[in-house]
Amino acid sequence: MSAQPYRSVLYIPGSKERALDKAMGLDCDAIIFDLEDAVAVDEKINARDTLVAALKDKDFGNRARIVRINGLDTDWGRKDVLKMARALREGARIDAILIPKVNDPADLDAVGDLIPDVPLWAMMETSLGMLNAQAIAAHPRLQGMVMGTNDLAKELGARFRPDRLPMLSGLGLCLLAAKAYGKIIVDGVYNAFKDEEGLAAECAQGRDMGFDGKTLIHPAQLSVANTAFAPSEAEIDLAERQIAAFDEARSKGQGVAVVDGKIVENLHIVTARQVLAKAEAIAARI
Ligand SMILES: CC(C)(COP(=O)(O)OP(=O)(O)OC[C@H]1O[C@@H](n2cnc3c(N)ncnc32)[C@H](O)[C@@H]1OP(=O)(O)O)[C@@H](O)C(=O)NCCC(=O)NCCSC(=O)C[C@H](O)C(=O)O
Ligand SMILES: [Mg+2]
Repeated sequence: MSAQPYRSVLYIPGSKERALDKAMGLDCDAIIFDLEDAVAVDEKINARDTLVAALKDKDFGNRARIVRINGLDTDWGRKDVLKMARALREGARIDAILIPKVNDPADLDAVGDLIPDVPLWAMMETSLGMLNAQAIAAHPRLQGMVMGTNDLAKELGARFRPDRLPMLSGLGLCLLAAKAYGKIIVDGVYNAFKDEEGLAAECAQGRDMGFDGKTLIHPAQLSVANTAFAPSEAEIDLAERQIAAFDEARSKGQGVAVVDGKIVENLHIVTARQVLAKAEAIAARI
């Protein structure tokens, strides 16, 4: 579990000056500055310049700054990476490069060779990527995974359902891989950005599954995700009581405590401490 919060990860088209301005005041944990699907073909080249100027000149505070490039198999991908590498050398802050449609670790190597040092994130959105999730998660440069549920649905020929049944095997494979290697993993977008109830249900499902947060496409979605992926007051209270009860049990030479009629063992204390660390990290962000 990452202590640094990634509850709300907002896509912003790199071409949209107004949205880039607006982002400076939005309550999101991370921003994906997009050069890929949110940018029209005839805006691709200008978007790079607009984005680099924004990354150099605008104050995005402590929000994580992730740049999604076009794939290296497109006309723009290689120049996107080289432009970001140059921006970094010139002092722009870029926290990670997000690579679309990662199929295997070689896709990470190809980008990593062009831009040293900066962490890489992978869009998990192809069936081959799902099948290679373990090898992708194990890559030493990989810091995080982002589910691309639109592309995955397209490739599977799946229908969008409220329970996301057609997605669950892919989501689960990536979750297992990310957790096995201690990487951040963020759920896919909810397209109906005016449907708060539907978004809340999908966030609750993602949180229950173990995702660190949700990718979002519109500012109206931020508060739902921030609430869903933060520890609730009840979870914080329970974590504090579990730690206190376990400490007391240990002082009496016992290895197990009981809180609210349920056993508390060392492994529950690990989770309790993670809950408190996340709550503290969120409080420190504000
Ligand atoms: C979906 C949108 C096109 C809607 O835009 P718009 O019609 O402008 O919405 P509003 O008028 O309601 O906007 C109100 C104000 O909020 C600003 N705004 C809107 N969206 C964003 C944003 N994402 N970040 C920052 N600010 C935003 C507007 O500028 C308005 O500001 P103001 O005028 O000052 O009041 C639009 O929301 C949008 O373009 N969203 C992003 C779409 C996107 O990024 N798509 C690609 C990512 S999804 C994906 O590819 C996932 C994955 O790959 C997969 O396969 O699943
Ligand atoms: Mg996609």
